[in-house]
Amino acid sequence: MGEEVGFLGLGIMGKAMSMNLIRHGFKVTVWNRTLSRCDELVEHGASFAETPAAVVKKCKYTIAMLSDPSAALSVVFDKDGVLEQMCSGKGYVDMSTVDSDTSSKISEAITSKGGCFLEAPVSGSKKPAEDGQLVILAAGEKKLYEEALPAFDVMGKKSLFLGQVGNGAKMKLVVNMIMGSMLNAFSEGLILADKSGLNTQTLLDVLDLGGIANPMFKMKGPTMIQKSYSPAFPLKHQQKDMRLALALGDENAVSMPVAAAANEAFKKARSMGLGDLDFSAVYEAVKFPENSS
Ligand SMILES: NC(=O)C1=CN([C@@H]2O[C@H](COP(=O)(O)OP(=O)(O)OC[C@H]3O[C@@H](n4cnc5c(N)ncnc54)[C@H](OP(=O)(O)O)[C@@H]3O)[C@@H](O)[C@H]2O)C=CC1
Ligand SMILES: O=CCCC(=O)O
Repeated sequence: MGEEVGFLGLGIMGKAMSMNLIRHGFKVTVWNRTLSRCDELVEHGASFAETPAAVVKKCKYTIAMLSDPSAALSVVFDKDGVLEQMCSGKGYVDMSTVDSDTSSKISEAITSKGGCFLEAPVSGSKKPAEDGQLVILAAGEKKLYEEALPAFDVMGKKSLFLGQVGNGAKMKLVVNMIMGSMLNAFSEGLILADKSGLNTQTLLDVLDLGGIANPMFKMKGPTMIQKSYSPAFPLKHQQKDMRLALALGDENAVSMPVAAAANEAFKKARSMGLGDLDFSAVYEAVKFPENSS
């Protein structure tokens, strides 16, 4: 635990994950595009660096948790980016949810400089990130996986090593494709119950007693009924994941009409200005589809 760990990206997830590392005694150096977001972490004991390159220079390995493929690429390839200081003996662990092509591009660039690369997207949202209860879907350099395991053990309840680069990204997209489709079916069910004169809270109780009970319905149901969408998982990111999962379906000639319909609802929600709210706000797009532009 003596080595310095770098952390790039202090959004909803990155902040909670890096805070956990600090709490468990890791020495952490942070960077975020909007630099002021580093302040709270520094107050809790993190060091601060001005650029991704400066973080990598200081740290044995650096973790990133960024919004999407373009952010993940920019932090690595742009001026003052990760690549400028990557060299033999250093590692880069990208925990962002991206597609396997993006991950492979980053992997090739890191390894061409002599560094080690691991993708490690996560299942679990804001609360599991705060509680160190994420599920980590790692793939890439096994040696770096083993080196990062003490950090994964702090951030997550379970880490899986899935083999070659791309497998973690694909697994994450399949999981989120299923989750997005489920949330749409759940939204339709809530609306159908309400419009047909049933009590929606009673529907939640019935669902929770049966074979399709799950933590997502249990957690999101009550807040959806209250139209409360404080973001744990921003809707724009869920739509990004549906889009990337559908592209994976295209590549593999897998027909996914349910996921495609769910993606349309998330797109509609974005066009209604709901992208920064929690992904459960898709309920509003399912309820009022005519409100889209
Ligand atoms: N929230 C969740 O429940 C979960 C999210 N994920 C995935 O984790 C990743 C992060 O999610 P989350 O923390 O919720 O997202 P947020 O939107 O809260 O944070 C996004 C982070 O990416 C940074 N960023 C965005 N664009 C750029 C850019 N061009 N260059 C540099 N930095 C950039 C932001 O910096 P800035 O502060 O400057 O905007 C911020 O640090 C996403 O890939 C998401 O899909 C995975 C599991 C759960
Ligand atoms: O990518 C976000 C996943 C959210 C969750 O697993 O609850």
